Amino acid sequence: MNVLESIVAGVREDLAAREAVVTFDEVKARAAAAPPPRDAYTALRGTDVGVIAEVKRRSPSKGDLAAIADPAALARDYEAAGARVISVLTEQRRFGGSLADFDAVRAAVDVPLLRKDFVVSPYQVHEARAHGADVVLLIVAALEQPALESLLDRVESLGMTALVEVHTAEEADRALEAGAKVIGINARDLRTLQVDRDAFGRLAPGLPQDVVKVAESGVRGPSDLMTYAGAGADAVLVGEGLVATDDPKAALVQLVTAGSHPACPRPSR
Ligand SMILES: O=C(O)c1ccccc1NCC(=O)[C@H](O)[C@H](O)COP(=O)(O)O
Repeated sequence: MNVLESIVAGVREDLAAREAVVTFDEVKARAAAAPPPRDAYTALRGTDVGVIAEVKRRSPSKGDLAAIADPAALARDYEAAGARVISVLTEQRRFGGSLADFDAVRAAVDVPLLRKDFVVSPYQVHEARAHGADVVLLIVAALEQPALESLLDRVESLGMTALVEVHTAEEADRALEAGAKVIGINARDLRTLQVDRDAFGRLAPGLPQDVVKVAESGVRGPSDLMTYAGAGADAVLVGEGLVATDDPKAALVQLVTAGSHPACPRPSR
């Protein structure tokens, strides 16, 4: 079993436990009663390069990253520093995240929120909406094509945005085939955990202009953002490069400033 398969196996077990407590019908009713989602597509498709700032406690590749005592306070700092979207990891076993973290962040900020998890079931999509998510991550490598397509339809039918994550050209083709409007190219291969920052530059030019392109993983400072911008990124998604610093807010201000600097290449439309 590779890393991704082992994470997904744990996610499925945890999901079965939640489904035994809150039925699918109940979670759908809660999603229907939630305030409407925010428009993350427009938020990400700015005239400069935006930042998705991640609340990330731990990771399979690095272990403990940060003791985040107050995720709401971190999210408020991210919002004040100019995050376009905030990503909250909700996977518990390998990332130390939770829906409680998500709720705390949702109550603290107004920017669109990404539920960052390993979504394999419609239940998780409605659950995300019920907790106020605006964006849901769909990882192509974790999903067969029919499941990817039906989950993407479900995310959009609830008015949310799907961030469809790829790492290879074949996965990018599958994302486009499914109708993805926002594609994240992850530098990290989730099967091996190897980080290849050149993946974005290889795959992004093959994506249509109207697809929002997000460069995920491996951003450690403004020069990485500028490199991704030069390769056509609309936005970068950053976890470790914020949470593992002494001052995540200051680190994010530096990235946001770089993304709007006149010397930073602009997304081409
Ligand atoms: O971060 C990991 O080690 C990881 C391992 C297996 C599956 C997913 C993983 N990370 C999820 C992400 O995509 C990152 O949290 C996100 O892109 C931010 O990456 P970084 O800025 O390098 O922390």
